[in-house]
Amino acid sequence: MNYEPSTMNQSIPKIILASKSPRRQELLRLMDLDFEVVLKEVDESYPDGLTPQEVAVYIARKKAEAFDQTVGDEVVLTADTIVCVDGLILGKPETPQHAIEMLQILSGKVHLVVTGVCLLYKNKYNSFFDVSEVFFRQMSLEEISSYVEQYNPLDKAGSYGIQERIGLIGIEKIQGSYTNVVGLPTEKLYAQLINLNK
Ligand SMILES: Cc1cn([C@H]2C[C@H](O)[C@@H](COP(=O)(O)OP(=O)(O)OP(=O)(O)O)O2)c(=O)[nH]c1=O
Repeated sequence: MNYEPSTMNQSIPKIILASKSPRRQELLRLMDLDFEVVLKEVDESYPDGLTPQEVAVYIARKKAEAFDQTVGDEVVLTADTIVCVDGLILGKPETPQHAIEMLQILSGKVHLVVTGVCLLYKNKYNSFFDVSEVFFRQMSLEEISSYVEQYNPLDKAGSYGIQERIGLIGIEKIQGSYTNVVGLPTEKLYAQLINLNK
């Protein structure tokens, strides 16, 4: 897949997006960036004792390290999104039942969504992250289970998509970047991309 860049983004190198997430692909498209998707298999485990921010950055960097080196003037972009509530890190649920349990934990609480990003450019790694706070109202078991049944959110950290029904009906407010919750902090990313050659 190849997308044409807008003239405004001409100083930004072509991006190799190493992510199967359709949301990340869509966000780059909406930013009018020139990118291509290249996927690599990566083990997403991480050592104990890291903070949520460190976990997201650690996994994003691991995803970038799957590329031994960059090609020419291209920049490899990887990311990892995790949800953290009451000191507990939630990744993707393993089963629909697990998804229901995660959403019950998030119901009526504030949680953090952390996205770690890694850019590999000219054989140098540049990592950063963003944190958003998401406020869920108390949701009924029926609201949660019908969402899980209909949307099967097994590909989403914390078992929900802010862009899907549960986000639209359950989230009172967020503090911080919306796109960070979807999977890529676009404003911070743009600031890094325009500075790559400086
Ligand atoms: C919290 C939240 C997460 N998500 C998504 C973003 C990520 O795609 C996913 C978290 O899993 P990630 O491991 O960050 O990403 P991924 O497995 O989808 O893609 P890849 O590893 O190839 O880059 O959850 C939403 O779409 N909406 C949300 O509200």
